[in-house]
Amino acid sequence: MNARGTPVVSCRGLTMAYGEHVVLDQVDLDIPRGQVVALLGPNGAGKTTTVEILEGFRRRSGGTVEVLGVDPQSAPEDWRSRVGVVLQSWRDHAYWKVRDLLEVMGGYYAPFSTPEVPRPWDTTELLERVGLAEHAGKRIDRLSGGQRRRLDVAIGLVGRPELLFLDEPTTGLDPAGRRDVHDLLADLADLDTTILLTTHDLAEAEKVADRLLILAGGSLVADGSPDQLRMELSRSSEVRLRDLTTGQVTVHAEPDPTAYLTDVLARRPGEVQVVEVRAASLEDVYLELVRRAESGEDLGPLQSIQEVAR
Ligand SMILES: Nc1ncnc2c1ncn2[C@@H]1O[C@H](COP(=O)(O)OP(=O)(O)OP(=O)(O)O)[C@@H](O)[C@H]1O
Repeated sequence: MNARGTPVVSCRGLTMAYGEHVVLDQVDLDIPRGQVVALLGPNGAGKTTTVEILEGFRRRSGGTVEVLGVDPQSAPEDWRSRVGVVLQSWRDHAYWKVRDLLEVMGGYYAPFSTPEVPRPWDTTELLERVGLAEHAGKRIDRLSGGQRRRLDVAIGLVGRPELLFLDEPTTGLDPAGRRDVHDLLADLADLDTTILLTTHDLAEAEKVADRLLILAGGSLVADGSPDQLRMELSRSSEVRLRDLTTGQVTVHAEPDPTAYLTDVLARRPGEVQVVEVRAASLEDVYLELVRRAESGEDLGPLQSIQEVAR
């Protein structure tokens, strides 16, 4: 068992190359116990690769990795019982009933039960916990998208893992289903289970995670709470101006919007209208970081002036 304070995940110089293609380049990462971490990044950034290495499903090219104090590449069987993985929906089991599937899956964990961590989770209790008690007798193919995703999470939790990997938990769900899953993740906050989720959805990451990691160009280009990222990385405000002659709106990222507007309005009196001035959003920060990482630019503070015609 990991002592409190010891990282649940620890990577040093984690490197992964597929042939000549370096996907992860010397990544260092520590995740403490109990944290909910969202791993973000554009398509092909290496999120799945990272998670599969941590899960022990993929061999890395270099660096050291410890998950729950063990190298996942050579982890013993009982280590696997301490790690939960939520992949795609259990569509293959469409005709199974919810409770039956959880009981069968839970059975695999029984040999790894300890006095401190009784395994598996009692099915009735787990159904309550994930909000599926009313649907225990339903066939899986009769569940809504959100309920099905709740079941996926229940399957990931049935062995009472210390660390849970969640792969794109809300992909394909409608807004109600997404809210359902977000509520479930918030409800699980007191479990002391460390969660690493991958997502493409920044708003989702912001809502459910304590910490965001942005992977781009082989490196972690940002790491912090949503508020920290907004404050530390985005020292600029977004200024929208309309050209009164052409009607075109331009967007400018400005470290000092007051000075910028004073200057523009003095230089172009009566020619431009200020449409909006606002703090750059997390999405602006994310897009700018990814753009810079992918074009090999310096990843200093986001203070550059960017003009985007709209
Ligand atoms: N088995 C493999 N052999 C060769 N290249 C691979 C293999 N698996 C992944 N890649 C490549 O490694 C890069 C990272 O892929 P990965 O699936 O980890 O990215 P991702 O961030 O999860 O992407 P997405 O958001 O699209 O799911 C991609 O360029 C992908 O084509």
